[in-house]
Amino acid sequence: MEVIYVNKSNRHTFLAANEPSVIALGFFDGVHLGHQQVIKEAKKIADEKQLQLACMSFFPHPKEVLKRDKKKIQYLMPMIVKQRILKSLGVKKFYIVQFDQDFASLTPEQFVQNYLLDFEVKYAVAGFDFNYGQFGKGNMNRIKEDSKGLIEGIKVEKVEFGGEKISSTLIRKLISSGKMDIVHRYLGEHYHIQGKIFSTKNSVEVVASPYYLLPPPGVYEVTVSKGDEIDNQVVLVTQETPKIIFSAHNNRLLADQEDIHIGWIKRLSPGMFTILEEQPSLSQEA
Ligand SMILES: Cc1cc2nc3c(=O)[nH]c(=O)nc-3n(C[C@H](O)[C@H](O)[C@H](O)COP(=O)(O)O)c2cc1C
Ligand SMILES: Nc1ncnc2c1ncn2[C@@H]1O[C@H](COP(=O)(O)OP(=O)(O)OP(=O)(O)O)[C@@H](O)[C@H]1O
Repeated sequence: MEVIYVNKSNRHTFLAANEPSVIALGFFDGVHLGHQQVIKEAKKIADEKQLQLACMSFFPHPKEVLKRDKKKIQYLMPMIVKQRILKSLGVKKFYIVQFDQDFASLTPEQFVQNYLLDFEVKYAVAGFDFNYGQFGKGNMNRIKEDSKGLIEGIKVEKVEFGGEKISSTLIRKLISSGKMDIVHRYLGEHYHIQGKIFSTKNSVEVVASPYYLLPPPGVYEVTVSKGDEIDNQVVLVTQETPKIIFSAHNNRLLADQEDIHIGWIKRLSPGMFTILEEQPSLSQEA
């Protein structure tokens, strides 16, 4: 998969290399089940029409640029992980467009001309609530008109769970309140983060890669994995930093400086030590 960072100054340099494509549009933080439906639909059309499958996302998140309070979004994953997942879903070209005030001020017609038609897009696929152009005025019902009939817009219906729209915002809220045991119903799998192990004689800690939202302090059941190796563990997330501390030290997956994945299964306790003290592995260490 080719990854292309686009902004208003370099936009023209990519135009000659573009080929007719089907494009999936949106931010796609977490690539949850709603997002996967959008990409699947785009892939189906790309396969049928024998066109390239592309995806266009934006950075930073439009809400970080447009919201008056400019609150930082706590992302569910770094861009590099999003790229890996999109590639696994069959995306061949991934455009990441710089989202700034100038870009946000493009009219819907300008966005469609400069970023879709000029990029040889033939079919645009997005969810029922995707908006584009100044004030978010453009939507999937008018993309054909905005492209003078040259782009077919495909609107994906709402993917829900329990009567609620699956969204990155909802998943962030679930993680922030420690509801790790239900996140997979929205995400399609348990929430995962990547990090590096820092191991000393007395403690094993993980420092998460930047751009991951971490669950709140408490004790959690997790999986730890590296390549095909996977193990169940109990960790403590502390308030400060926040740090992730393992209860078991004697595991080869937890060797110093190893890069590992943590899958968050369930919060066992919001308290700090109540459950950890009952873990045999920890009492042996003590
Ligand atoms: C060219 C362009 C301009 C936009 N301008 C605005 C805007 O002025 N106001 C707004 O609320 N959203 C604007 N949006 C953001 C969209 O509402 C939406 O948040 C964004 O495209 C990400 O879509 P998603 O959250 O559905 O993935 C704009 C989007 C695009 C592509
Ligand atoms: N539940 C859903 N059902 C169908 N389409 C969806 C769903 N969630 C998102 N989409 C579509 O996926 C693309 C990416 O969406 P976006 O990144 O805005 O997701 P989101 O989960 O709504 O994000 P946020 O909660 O941060 O606003 C857009 O085209 C959007 O319309």
